[in-house]
Amino acid sequence: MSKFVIACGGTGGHLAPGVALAERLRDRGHETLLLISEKQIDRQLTAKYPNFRFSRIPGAPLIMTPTGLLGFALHQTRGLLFSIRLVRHERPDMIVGFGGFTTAAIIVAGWMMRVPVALHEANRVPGRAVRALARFARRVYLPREVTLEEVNHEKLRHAGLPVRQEIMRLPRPDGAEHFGLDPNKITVAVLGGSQGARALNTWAEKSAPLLAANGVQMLVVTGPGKSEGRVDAFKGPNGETIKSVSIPFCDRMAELFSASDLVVSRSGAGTIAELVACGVPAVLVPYPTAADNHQAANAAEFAHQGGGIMVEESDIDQLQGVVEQLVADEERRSELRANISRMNMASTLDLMFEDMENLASPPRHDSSSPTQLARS
Ligand SMILES: CC(=O)N[C@H]1[C@@H](OP(=O)(O)OP(=O)(O)OC[C@H]2O[C@@H](n3ccc(=O)[nH]c3=O)[C@H](O)[C@@H]2O)O[C@H](CO)[C@@H](O)[C@@H]1O
Repeated sequence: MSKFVIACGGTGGHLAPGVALAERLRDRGHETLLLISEKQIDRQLTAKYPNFRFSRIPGAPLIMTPTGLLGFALHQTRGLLFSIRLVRHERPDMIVGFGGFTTAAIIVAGWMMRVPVALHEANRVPGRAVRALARFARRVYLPREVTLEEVNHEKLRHAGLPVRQEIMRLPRPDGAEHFGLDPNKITVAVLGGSQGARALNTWAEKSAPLLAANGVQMLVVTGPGKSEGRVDAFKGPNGETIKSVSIPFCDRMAELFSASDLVVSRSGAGTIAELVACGVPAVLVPYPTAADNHQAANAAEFAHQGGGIMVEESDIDQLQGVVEQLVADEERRSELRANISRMNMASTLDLMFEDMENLASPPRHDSSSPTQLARS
């Protein structure tokens, strides 16, 4: 058994794969400690996992203003002192970082104290944290076909993003009924990543009565603090009532994906991995100011593999037409689902877990083994 520290806080897109990794490592008999941030999203997402150990590491995102830089430097220094104490006390066999601002201090502390360190990047354009920290890592896991100048091929492995065990396709009625929706009606879910997306919320508000007129119901996750949650009722094509349900945060994502015929979403790597795990086609609207436009690269790859369609936020007036076409065309949605089923990266994940185990506790060679004898 090995002990892993997993740095994964700050956004749902970092935290969810951290929890997913902890689940797999626990099933393989290892111990884990997850480092998260003070942010509200971390509190909300971790509430479901009382059986894991979490610790809050000091840290703040990098903001390019004089006070932002000062705050970042102070928090990172506190984070480094915290991390050195933590490594001394916990004595982990390995540290894994998912990027973001909770990763830097613990990765540097691990490197200073000779603990093997690995980084995982989920986006098709690697983030600043992973690029800057790659030199300290023994291993860097990147998405398929993505490379980095800073990572030589010995360090590099390609791997998908681990998805939490609960994220799987459930019977459609279980999903729909959880949200008070009709399982027999076509359902479009709208997601803005872990923080919500105002542009998509505004679109959903305008779109709900129009889709209802086509017999389509909506489920909108607005993002923490962006709404109180409500249920609206609209008239369907035959005068029937069609609901639009909106909630600020969803802690039952498997139910949401299982209830949905189509998802309209930001293109965070976590959401895309979950769409693939549950086999749901999507129209992706990348967050236009994401670092190095990485959400556009994520969405373009998903669309290229045939899982759905990308619509730039600057073309949001075309979104209604794209969604209406897809909800009306079951054959097209079925093609997209078939393409998605070919995207599953589960096998690369098993290799990644094994690789991490070997890094944490390198296999000892029995000196009398045939391999050893052959070399001597
Ligand atoms: C604005 C920004 O830069 N966002 C980044 C952030 O994404 P962000 O945190 O927005 O989102 P992702 O789409 O990657 O993942 C969201 C995660 O939160 C969960 N969830 C979300 C909403 C909710 O109500 N309940 C819930 O549980 C989802 O199931 C998923 O596991 O990290 C991702 C992974 O590095 C990046 O690809 C994104 O570009």
